Amino acid sequence: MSKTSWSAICWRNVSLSLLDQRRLPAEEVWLELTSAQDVADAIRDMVVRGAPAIGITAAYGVVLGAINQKGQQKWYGMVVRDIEQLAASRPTAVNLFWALERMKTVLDNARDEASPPVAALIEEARLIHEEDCANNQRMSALALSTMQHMSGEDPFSVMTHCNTGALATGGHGTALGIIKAGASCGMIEHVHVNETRPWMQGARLTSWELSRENIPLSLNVESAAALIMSKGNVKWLIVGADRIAANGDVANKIGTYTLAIAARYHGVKVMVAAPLSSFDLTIQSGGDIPVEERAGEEIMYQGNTRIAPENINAFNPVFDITPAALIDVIVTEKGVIAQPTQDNIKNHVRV
Ligand SMILES: CSC[C@H]1O[C@H](OP(=O)(O)O)[C@H](O)[C@@H]1O
Repeated sequence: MSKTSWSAICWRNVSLSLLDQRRLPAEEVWLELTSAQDVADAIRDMVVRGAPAIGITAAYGVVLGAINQKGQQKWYGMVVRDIEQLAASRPTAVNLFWALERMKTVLDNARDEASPPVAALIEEARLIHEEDCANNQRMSALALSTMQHMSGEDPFSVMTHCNTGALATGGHGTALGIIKAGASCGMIEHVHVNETRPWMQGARLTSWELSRENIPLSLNVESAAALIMSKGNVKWLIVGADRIAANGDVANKIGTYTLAIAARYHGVKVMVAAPLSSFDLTIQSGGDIPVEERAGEEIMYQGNTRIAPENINAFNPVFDITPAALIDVIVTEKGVIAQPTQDNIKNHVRV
């Protein structure tokens, strides 16, 4: 894979290949998937993760479902069931449902045909993938001009959480795409990478993406984040989003809320980078966003080593909600929302 523009999602004629993100950074292993069920399992098991990447992958999952129904009389009902299985794979990232809705529209337009519209579905999935890459590039340009305006000419450090790079999107990245762009133009001189327990997206994935591009970074446990911010050279906390409510509240990786509180206390500005497909205006505020809880075992092991006693309870929410009041800017492919509110969100998102 080239170091700057690449994707962990590859459509190969009639099958889908995914870079298994559970094996990174130690191994680069590609899995080949040939059914919608394979794709639903891969999303649930976090072979692929990251809000936009989940949506793009699910779109290709619908294509696989249609291919497997070629020549079947009841193809429509079977592919609709595939869509339902894909939708049930993870609950928080609204990009998943947004992408599936686009694929369902293509399916419905051919509902009375003798066979599924495979070519049209491939075209729509590729469009979703390519649009995401283009959106990321536009987001980076808008974010850099915003940071230059708000933080001046001197190079500065930033902090990021989880992974929002090429691995989490169709390529380049949202928040990490901005950071890569900022580093390449000399605006950003150092990146503080939160390890992001329990799945370690920061330690395993963001560090891997940044080090491949020789971008200066230091890895830290989240517990050190406020101390780092207190030193004064971090100007921005730049993170992604899995779902943004109508009032600007943001669902993102667990720990984002804590970081935003520390950032506000230490005068660090908070930037959320997300495509328009991450907004969900049907949800009024963050409290109504479904927050995924995963198995307690995920926090009781480090690798294969158990780090907690048997037979204890665990609480493992993998997202939290950052109130709009703690967010300085939201950057999308369309522009920048300063001090997000119900009104400026509505004006920004409307077609
Ligand atoms: C570019 S959005 C990435 C978004 O997804 C991550 O969650 P997960 O790794 O569990 O899919 C995290 O919330 C990131 O901000």
